Amino acid sequence: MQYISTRGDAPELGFSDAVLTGLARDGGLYVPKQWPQFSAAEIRAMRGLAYPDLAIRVLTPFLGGEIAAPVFEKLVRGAYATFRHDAVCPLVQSGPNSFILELFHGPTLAFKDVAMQLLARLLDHVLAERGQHATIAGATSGDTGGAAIDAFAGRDRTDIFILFPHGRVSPVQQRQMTTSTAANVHALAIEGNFDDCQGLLKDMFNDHAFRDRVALSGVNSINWARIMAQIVYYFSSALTLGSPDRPVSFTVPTGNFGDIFAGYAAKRMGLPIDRLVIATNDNDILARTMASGEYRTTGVVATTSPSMDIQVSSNFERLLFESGGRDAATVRRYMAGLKQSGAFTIEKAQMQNIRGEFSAGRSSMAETDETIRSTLASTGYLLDPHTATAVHVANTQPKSTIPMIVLATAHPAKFPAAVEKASGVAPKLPSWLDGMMLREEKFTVLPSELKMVEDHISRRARAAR
Ligand SMILES: Cc1ncc(COP(=O)(O)O)c(C=O)c1O
Ligand SMILES: N[C@@H](CCOP(=O)(O)O)C(=O)O
Repeated sequence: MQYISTRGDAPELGFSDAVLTGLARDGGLYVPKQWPQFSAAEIRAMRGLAYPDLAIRVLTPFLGGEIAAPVFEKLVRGAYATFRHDAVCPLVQSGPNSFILELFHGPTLAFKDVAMQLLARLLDHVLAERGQHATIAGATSGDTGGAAIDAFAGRDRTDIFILFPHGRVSPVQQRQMTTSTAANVHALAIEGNFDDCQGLLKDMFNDHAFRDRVALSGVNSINWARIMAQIVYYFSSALTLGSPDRPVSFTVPTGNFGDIFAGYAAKRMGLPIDRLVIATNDNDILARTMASGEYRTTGVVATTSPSMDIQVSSNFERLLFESGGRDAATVRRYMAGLKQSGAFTIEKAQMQNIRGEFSAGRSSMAETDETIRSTLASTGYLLDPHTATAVHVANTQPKSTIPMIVLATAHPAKFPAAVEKASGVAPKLPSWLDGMMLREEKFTVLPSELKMVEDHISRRARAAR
């Protein structure tokens, strides 16, 4: 299995190099050269597998034989042993034909743990085999940072630098990033919003001298392994509901488009998925794009679902590549438009392809609050604000006999103030996180300036030459 860039101008890479590289050197994102295929019979044979066994079955074709089967098995089992639920990602029925896929039973209570726990082990393995060290950089609107720090803390082949928007993450999210005592962890509070952090990250990758000097690697969903690991729970939940003999639909709270792109990948691999519904908060660029065909950035507004406060949705590029017949020149044209004027218009036929698979909807903060309140009142289930945006959007989709699975991407206790305001109930952190809110914080505040951030990293990264 080889990996190619969405911009068509970077070397094709094998699995290990694609994982180490993160962003392609032409600024594009890596995707598999072909989508692995599972027949209906092969999918049927996956029924009843425990989550780690399913992960091994679904993910092995992506490795291209580069990681020996017993090694990969050990990495996968280690990753999912960190989860506090036997099913890893349990499916809960929430209505006659609706379900909630709980993705928050990992160490930091967010869906990011599902991929990050595996990615950290994969990177460690590849670096150890090569006798190399790497500098990991990541941008976060709140959850990726904590999950990455948990997964990489104390690993001696990597230093990790996480850029988060100063003052714009929840207090729990912030503590998950700033209270690590591991010497290889560096939390950087950037004076800006998430798009500024992600912009800095992409600029660091596009500064080839810096990138090579510090052996830069990325753990955001620009890294193919992040998307890859997330494909598994689309399979696990669909299998529980009778796949491949019954199609299912998914509604996904969306920001950077990584999670829902994993659903699209599952569909390309043969999983019968009917609709993939994009749920946005007030930062509704994707819902507007679906309606108008024009991708136009506006300012980011702060909401009660801060992890989705994103305007430049980086994995949308992967969908543009796929839905346009893998035409890298068109992707390059769109991305140039985005850089120059903050906007581009998607070709009509391509937009039709996208609308053939995806729907979209938006949930305002008031609608999200009301969904948290009414869901608690009617079912006793407490939603986090991100999941609530998706429940609201799922409820506004046309009625269908096809089961709808909503992805629950975070535990409500990560956002206690917003949840209490909406529902009157203050969710408690699980006992293993007791004390975190009282621990001393360690972070550095930096302006949103590339040179200052690069200098800061260069001085501290052990891989710097
Ligand atoms: C809790 C939560 N929900 C939803 C999202 C959006 O996911 P994605 O960026 O993969 O679209 C994020 C951040 O990524 C998140 O942290
Ligand atoms: N919502 C994310 C933003 C970064 O997304 P990623 O999936 O590309 O890492 C976050 O919580 O940080």
